[in-house]
Amino acid sequence: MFQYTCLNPIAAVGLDNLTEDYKQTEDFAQADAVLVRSAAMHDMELSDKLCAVARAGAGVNNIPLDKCAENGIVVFNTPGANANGVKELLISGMLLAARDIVGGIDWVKANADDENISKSMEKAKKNFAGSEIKGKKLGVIGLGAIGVLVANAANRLGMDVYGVDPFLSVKNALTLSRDITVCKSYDELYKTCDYITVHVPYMPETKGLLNKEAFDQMKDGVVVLNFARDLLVNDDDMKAALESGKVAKYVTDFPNPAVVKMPNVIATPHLGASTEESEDNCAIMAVEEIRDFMENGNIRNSVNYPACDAGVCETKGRITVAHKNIPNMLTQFTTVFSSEGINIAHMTNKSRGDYSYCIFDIDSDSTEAFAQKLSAIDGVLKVRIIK
Ligand SMILES: NC(=O)c1ccc[n+]([C@@H]2O[C@H](COP(=O)([O-])OP(=O)(O)OC[C@H]3O[C@@H](n4cnc5c(N)ncnc54)[C@H](O)[C@@H]3O)[C@@H](O)[C@H]2O)c1
Ligand SMILES: O=C(O)CC[C@@H](O)C(=O)O
Repeated sequence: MFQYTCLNPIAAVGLDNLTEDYKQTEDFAQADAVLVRSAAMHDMELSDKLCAVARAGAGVNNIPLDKCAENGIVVFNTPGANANGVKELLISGMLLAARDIVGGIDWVKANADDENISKSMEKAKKNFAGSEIKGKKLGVIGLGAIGVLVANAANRLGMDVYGVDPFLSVKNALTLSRDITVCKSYDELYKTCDYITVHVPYMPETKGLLNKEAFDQMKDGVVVLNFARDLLVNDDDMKAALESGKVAKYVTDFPNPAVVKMPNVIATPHLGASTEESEDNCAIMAVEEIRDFMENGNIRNSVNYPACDAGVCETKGRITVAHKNIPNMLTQFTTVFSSEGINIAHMTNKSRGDYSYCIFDIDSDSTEAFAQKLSAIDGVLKVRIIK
C-alpha cells in the first residue's frame, strides 16, 4: 500500500488511475508520493518516507530539486502536457496587445445603459483600433515544448518567426517548421522582432534574462510577452522600458505587485495551463510516472535523477538504490550482494550530475536486512525494495 498526498487540486481523470494500492492522505509526513502543481515546497520538511514528487506541469522552481535529490527523492514533471494550453493563451496575448480588445469590451460595459449604443460605438471604436499580427516579426526565446508550438502556430498565422535556444533538442528542432529562422544569438532576435516571447525555465542562469541590456537592443515599441515565470524579467528595467515607450506593451501571465501598477501591462493570473485538457494531460502523465516509479522503480521524466527503465521485474526480487555519483559505489553494492550469496540477474545503473540510480533484479527475495546493508554504504541516499 502506498500513501500519496496532493498539494494542489489534481484532475480526477489522473487520480482515477491510481489503484486500490494507493491511499490518499492529508498528512504530508506520511506520504510516499506527492502530486503538486504550483504549491511552494521549498520550506517543507521532507520525511524519510517520501520517495517521489510529481509536478503536474512543466516548471519546477517551486520544488527544492537538490534537497530532494540529496534525500533520494525523485522529482518528475510532465513535459509538454500543458504546452498547447499555454500556446493558445499566448496567441490571445499577442492579439490583446495588437488591438485594444479589453478597452473595447470595457467601453461596452460602461455604456450598457446607452439606448443608442449601436450608433455611439461607431464613433467610439476609433479609440480601440489596432494592427494585425500577420506579417509582423515574432521572436521566441526557448524552443522547448511551448516555444515550438508557439513558433509554428504564429508562422501559420502569417508571422515571420525567429527563435533562439542554445540547448535546442534534436526532437524540438525536427518539430520546428522550416520557415522559422533559428538565431545564433539573442541580439539577432532582439534587434529584428516586433513581438518577443519568452518560454524558458526559471533558474539562476535565466533570472532577469530580459533586462535593460536586452531592452536596449530591441526595437522601439516592441511587445514583450512572458508566459513562463515573473523573475525572468527584471521588473525595474521593464518599468523604465514601459515608461519610455521602448516596450509598448508587456503581456504577462505572472503579475506581481510591482508589475500590476506599471503602464501598458496586460496581465492574466497564471492561466496558461488552466484548461481542462492541460490539467487532464498533466494529471494523467504525473500519475503514470508515479505508478511506474512506485511499482517498478522506473524513472521517466525526472528533473533531478537520470532516466532509468528496467521494465517490469521478472525475477524474484528487485531493489533500487539512489546514490551519489562517486567512484566505487557499484563495487560496494556487488560486494554486499555476493557476500549474501545473492545473484544479480540484471542491473541498470544511470547517472546524472551528482546523482545516480541503480535497479538490481535478483534471483532471491529481497529482505529488509539486506536493504539495510545497502543503505549503510556511504553515499547511498535511498534504498527501496520493489519486490
Ligand atoms: N503560464 C503557465 O501556466 C505555464 C505553463 C507551462 C509552463 N510554463 C513555463 O514555461 C516554461 C517552459 O515550458 P516548456 O514546457 O516549453 O519547457 P521545455 O523544457 O520543454 O522548454 C524549455 C526550453 O528552454 C530552453 N532554454 C533553457 N535555457 C534557455 C536560455 N537561457 N535561453 C534560451 N532557451 C533556453 C531549453 O533548451 C528548452 O528547449 C516552464 O519552465 C514554465 O516555467 C508556464
Ligand atoms: O499548474 C499550473 O496551473 C501552472 C503550471 C505551469 O506554470 C507550469 O509550469 O507547468
